[in-house]
Amino acid sequence: MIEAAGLVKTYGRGRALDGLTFTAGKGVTGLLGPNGAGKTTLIRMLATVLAPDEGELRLLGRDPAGDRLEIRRRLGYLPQEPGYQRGFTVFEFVDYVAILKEMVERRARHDEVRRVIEEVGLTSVSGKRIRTLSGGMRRRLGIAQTLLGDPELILLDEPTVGLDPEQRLRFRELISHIGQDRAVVLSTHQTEDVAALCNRVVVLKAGRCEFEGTPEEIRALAEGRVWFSAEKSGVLSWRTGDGLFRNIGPAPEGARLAEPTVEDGYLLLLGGTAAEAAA
Ligand SMILES: Nc1ncnc2c1ncn2[C@@H]1O[C@H](COP(=O)(O)OP(=O)(O)OP(=O)(O)O)[C@@H](O)[C@H]1O
Repeated sequence: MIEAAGLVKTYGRGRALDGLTFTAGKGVTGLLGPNGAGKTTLIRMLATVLAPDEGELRLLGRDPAGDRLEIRRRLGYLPQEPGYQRGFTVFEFVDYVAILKEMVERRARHDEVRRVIEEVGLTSVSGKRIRTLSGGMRRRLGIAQTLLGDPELILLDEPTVGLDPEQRLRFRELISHIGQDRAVVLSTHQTEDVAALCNRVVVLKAGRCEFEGTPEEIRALAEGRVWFSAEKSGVLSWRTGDGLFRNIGPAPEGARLAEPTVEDGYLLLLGGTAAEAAA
């Protein structure tokens, strides 16, 4: 569904994307990376909002330079700042997006609007104004509009920011459901979301692909490299609630091996070399 090779995007003197190569297919692909790594730039490029300065990009088997409209018809996009019209009701907002998506026939459009509202579980608040919704409901509304027209590719830019644990759980259910027969790409800072949801993960660092694989593969990078000890060791180390230090890197004296997480593997990828050198 997505084939990217050597993507470059330059803003002024800085390179937001610096030769990024990766692929993504059906299922849920998580884009992880520190602030400024290029996640939003990449998602906007996949949404055909931005064009690459260099590199090859194919979306849904097509070239976005020539087939932008056709690709747009087949994708759903939730930007980082969706810019809701807060005075609109849930129905009005989704209907408005449906009109922008060229759904001209009113009755069929309204059926489709009701369908996507139902799919994200917002039917009971369909007539409520957006300003009265909780943050979690607003996120689901954001997802609803991406589902209009049953697209094959769905792009979500940091969809889980600011959700409480219960909302996050419901959100995971929803995204894993919509990822069953489509390609979903979501950017996030939450390694727990990646571990719980994604069948693939792409780690961006300074505009390049640092890692591409499964969450299990990223977790396995930290196998045998996470330790509990009485003393702090290295940079990737913190004191846990029970007073022991949890260290990522080489074993400190008298240390006990700990079970690694996706986050440990991710931290090693991003800062492991520097941390180990300092340890
Ligand atoms: N419109 C712009 N003009 C100038 N620089 C930009 C623009 N958009 C992004 N950048 C720069 O490009 C780099 C990548 O930004 P981008 O927003 O893609 O990163 P990100 O991984 O999404 O970050 P975050 O996690 O903070 O959202 C950053 O250095 C950013 O400052």
